[in-house]
Amino acid sequence: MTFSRSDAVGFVGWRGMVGSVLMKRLEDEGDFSGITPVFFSTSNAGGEAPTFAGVEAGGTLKDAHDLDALCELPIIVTTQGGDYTQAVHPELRRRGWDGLWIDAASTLRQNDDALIVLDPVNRDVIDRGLEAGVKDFVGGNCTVSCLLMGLGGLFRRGLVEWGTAMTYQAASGGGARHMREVLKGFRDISGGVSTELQDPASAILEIDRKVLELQRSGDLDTAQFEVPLAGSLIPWIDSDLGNGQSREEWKADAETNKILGLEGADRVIMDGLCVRIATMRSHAQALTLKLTEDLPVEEIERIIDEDNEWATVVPNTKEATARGLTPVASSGSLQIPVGRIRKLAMGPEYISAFTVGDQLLWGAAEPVRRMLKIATGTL
Ligand SMILES: NC(=O)C1=CN([C@@H]2O[C@H](COP(=O)(O)OP(=O)(O)OC[C@H]3O[C@@H](n4cnc5c(N)ncnc54)[C@H](OP(=O)(O)O)[C@@H]3O)[C@@H](O)[C@H]2O)C=CC1
Ligand SMILES: N[C@@H](CC(=O)OP(=O)(O)O)C(=O)O
Repeated sequence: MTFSRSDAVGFVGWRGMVGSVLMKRLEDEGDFSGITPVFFSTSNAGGEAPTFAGVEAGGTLKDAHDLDALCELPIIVTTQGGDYTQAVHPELRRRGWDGLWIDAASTLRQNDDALIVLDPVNRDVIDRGLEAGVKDFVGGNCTVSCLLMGLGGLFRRGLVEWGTAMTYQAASGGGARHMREVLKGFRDISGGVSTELQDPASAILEIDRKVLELQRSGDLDTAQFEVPLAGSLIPWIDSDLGNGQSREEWKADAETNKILGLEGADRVIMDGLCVRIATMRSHAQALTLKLTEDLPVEEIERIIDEDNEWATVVPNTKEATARGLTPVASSGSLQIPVGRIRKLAMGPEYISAFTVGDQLLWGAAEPVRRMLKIATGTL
């Protein structure tokens, strides 16, 4: 099956968080022009289809579980989530559907016949896959994709022997309701000490005691995160693999190597700890890398900066770091700042780095958007 710009493209999950960011990017880049979008819903089939700039689709939403309707499409783009992929994708393939499935969920990532897409880093792997008839293309884990967009130059040149990624992941990584819960938590906490806050002379330890009491009281809404995240953190993301590692931590090694197409002795060893923090958007990570060579810091910075148009080196100074290397600086931007690059005391091959990127853009929507363009021959 070959694909063209005029093909009908089914969109599932377009109103979710990743889906909304994807729709905005498609609008901003004029990507709706030339394709025929067909919008699906798991909750509102028959409802009015959305209108985006450049979309002429109109009509009504189709049922996202209607296999007959899905089978008619040459390309399906889904940002609906893993449960949906698990339920629908195998059924479509069982029916012999041989269209392109472009997905943001992790479900299919490690399948032998699926590729993880991050084209500024692995366009060669994607092109070879398309040529070989691969039909399932999946965006990578958000922290892994942001890491490789930032420091891909070092990895692609085989300069990394191993690395640890200690992450600081935003509430939005869990979805829209998680963001709301954190904001409500901050509101309730500050509301509980509003009188004391208005009085600059009030005792700070009394404020601290009251805040902690509320956080431990069970009165804060913790429906999404299970424990209060506002004013705290949770050093565990995704499921428990039973060996002390979280699934989010496992993805660092599994997905980095799959994206880069590294096997056997060529594999880079990656591990770390993944931590949820009470930021709204953008995932950050503190890295320790053991390089295969003792390279000058200036050379390391040059390799990172020149690898792609989005990786940007932030000078390792207090002021530049505080201004340019934060979730506040990176959110809403495709730029991936990389800073705190310096040699560590362990030896000349050991470096630190810190990177932060909008996980809804390069970590989710953007690789999927670009894969659609690659598939339709416009990138
Ligand atoms: N959030 C992130 O940072 C990242 C997410 N991903 C992956 O992307 C997939 C989708 O994640 P995400 O977008 O965060 O999920 P969301 O929960 O935001 O959206 C998923 C679906 O939930 C339904 N939904 C129910 N209530 C609402 C509501 N109030 N507003 C919007 N949608 C609602 C919608 O389906 P319907 O319209 O059919 O009812 C929507 O398509 C997941 O597989 C996730 O793992 C990957 C990388 C990063
Ligand atoms: N697990 C990420 C978001 C995500 O959806 O990742 P993945 O696509 O690998 O399941 C987070 O919570 O921040």
